[in-house]
Amino acid sequence: MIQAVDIQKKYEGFQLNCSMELEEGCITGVVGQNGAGKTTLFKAILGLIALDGGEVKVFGKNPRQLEKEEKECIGAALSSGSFSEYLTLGEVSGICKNMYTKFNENSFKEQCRQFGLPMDRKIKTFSSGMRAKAKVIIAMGHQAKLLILDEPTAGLDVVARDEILELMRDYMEDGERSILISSHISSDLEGLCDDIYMIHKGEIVLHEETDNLLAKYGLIKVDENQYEKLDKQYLLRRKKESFGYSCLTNERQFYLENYPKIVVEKGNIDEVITMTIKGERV
Ligand SMILES: Nc1ncnc2c1ncn2[C@@H]1O[C@H](COP(=O)(O)OP(=O)(O)OP(=O)(O)O)[C@@H](O)[C@H]1O
Repeated sequence: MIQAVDIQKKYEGFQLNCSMELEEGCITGVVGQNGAGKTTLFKAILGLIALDGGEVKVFGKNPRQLEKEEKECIGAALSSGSFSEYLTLGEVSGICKNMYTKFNENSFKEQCRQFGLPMDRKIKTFSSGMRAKAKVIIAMGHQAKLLILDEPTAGLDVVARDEILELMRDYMEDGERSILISSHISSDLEGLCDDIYMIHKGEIVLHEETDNLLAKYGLIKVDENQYEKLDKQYLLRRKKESFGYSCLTNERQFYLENYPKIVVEKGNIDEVITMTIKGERV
């Protein structure tokens, strides 16, 4: 559904330089710190910024050359720029009905009701949680095949985050839709995405299927002597610690079987991110 090959975008003090792919029926997550380049990547995919290099294809075409019907197959919610907050959801619904042939007014109203979003109050009077939910429901309203959501859970409490994640799972039920979602909260992505891209300073530093990440990655903790004797072929990063080294591996089982005396922990995504960003290559 999306192919981005060697795309480049330069701003003062920042350069995006990455490739990614999103397949039909999958939820793909992009995780990265503030300023890592998530929004720039999403804008590039949507054809909202001019690239300095590389190529993006959405549904096999340059996003800037998509026909109106093809554009209707995309639902997007970026961190900035949506409907005016001086509108009510009732008014937004009216606009969407005219804009999109597949906009389903009844299901939009029903979702707003379910999530306690009033149709007749200006969006600017909503709490940040209500606004975030409204943004996602609006993006989903025209039954798009491809949903692109930039940090939809940012700044929300655990309950509101969970509700939004549930909305996305429901959206995927027909099996033909795809979601590209970014977050800096890795646990949100861990429970939702089929695969995860980790972006750091504009570059993809890790891309892995989530199941693989959780099943095969691990953190090894060793003193200096143990480190010297360790087979390093499956070590991705190491970090100096007071006790010796922490090492990131993508073959946890290999070290569990061959080094029964060393500590091999099941790393979560946050630890994998920290090691990938802060650790040195082995
Ligand atoms: N229009 C622009 N002009 C100049 N610099 C920009 C522009 N847009 C983004 N940048 C810079 O590009 C870098 C990446 O920004 P981007 O918004 O893509 O990061 P992000 O990962 O989405 O961050 P956050 O999680 O904080 O939203 C930042 O250093 C930002 O200042």
